[in-house]
Amino acid sequence: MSDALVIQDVDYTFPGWPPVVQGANLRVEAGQICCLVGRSGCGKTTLLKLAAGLLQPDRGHIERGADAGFVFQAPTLLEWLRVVDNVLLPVSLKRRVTSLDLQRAQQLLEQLGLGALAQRYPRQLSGGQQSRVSLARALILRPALLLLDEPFAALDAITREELQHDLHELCAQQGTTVVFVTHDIAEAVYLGDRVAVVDAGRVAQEIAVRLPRPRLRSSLPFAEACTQVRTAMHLDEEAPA
Ligand SMILES: Nc1ncnc2c1ncn2[C@@H]1O[C@H](COP(=O)(O)OP(=O)(O)OP(=O)(O)O)[C@@H](O)[C@H]1O
Repeated sequence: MSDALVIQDVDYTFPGWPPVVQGANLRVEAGQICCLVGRSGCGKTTLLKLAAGLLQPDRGHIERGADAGFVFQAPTLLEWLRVVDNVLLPVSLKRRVTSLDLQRAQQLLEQLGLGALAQRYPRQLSGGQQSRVSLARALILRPALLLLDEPFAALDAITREELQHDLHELCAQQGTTVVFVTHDIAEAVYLGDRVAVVDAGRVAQEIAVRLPRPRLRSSLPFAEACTQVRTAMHLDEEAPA
């Protein structure tokens, strides 16, 4: 398998501040889902921005294909565009929208359970529906690599689980490689082929999740995989006396 993303010996410092990313290494195979977990402030978002090319490393190098899609925590839809036109925005920024593009947008919306809402405006949608539109927009150009920064963090637990399922289905269908930043260990274990634990600006440990799909959150192997990640994050260690 070839790698869709390679981060090699990367350092990054925001000018005037202590280093944020130090000696980071990560390889993500094409078609795999890699989840980044770690304590608040450990550098997950900065690593994702480096992977996206939104920040340039001070040292080391990053390889990825030209076509990456992004989904950030807030859905960032344009209020004055209908749902379908929000989905088509990445296309219309590049070229004239064709009837094939329209068909594809409608198909993505249907796969995400929003087929009937294509003509609504973002303010007429729930938070979960807005997140789905945001996901459809990120996938409309069929990017080889999708980078997501806690895209479901603001959603209730049930909607979040539904979206995790939908994201996996869509990406598996298209063979999309995914890097997904989350605070939620169960989300990382549900989605990830691998979970990378980030600590002090580098990938401290990588855990392969070899559970069959669809994954059962209530199963013992699922709980064991979560425990493995918690242990790698040193979450269950006793506080010093
Ligand atoms: N623009 C900036 N200028 C200076 N320091 C920054 C800037 N952005 C982030 N940092 C610092 O870099 C460190 C890593 O931030 P980052 O957002 O990558 O962490 P994170 O792991 O994604 O955190 P969280 O889980 O809380 O979102 C933090 O200490 C943060 O204060």
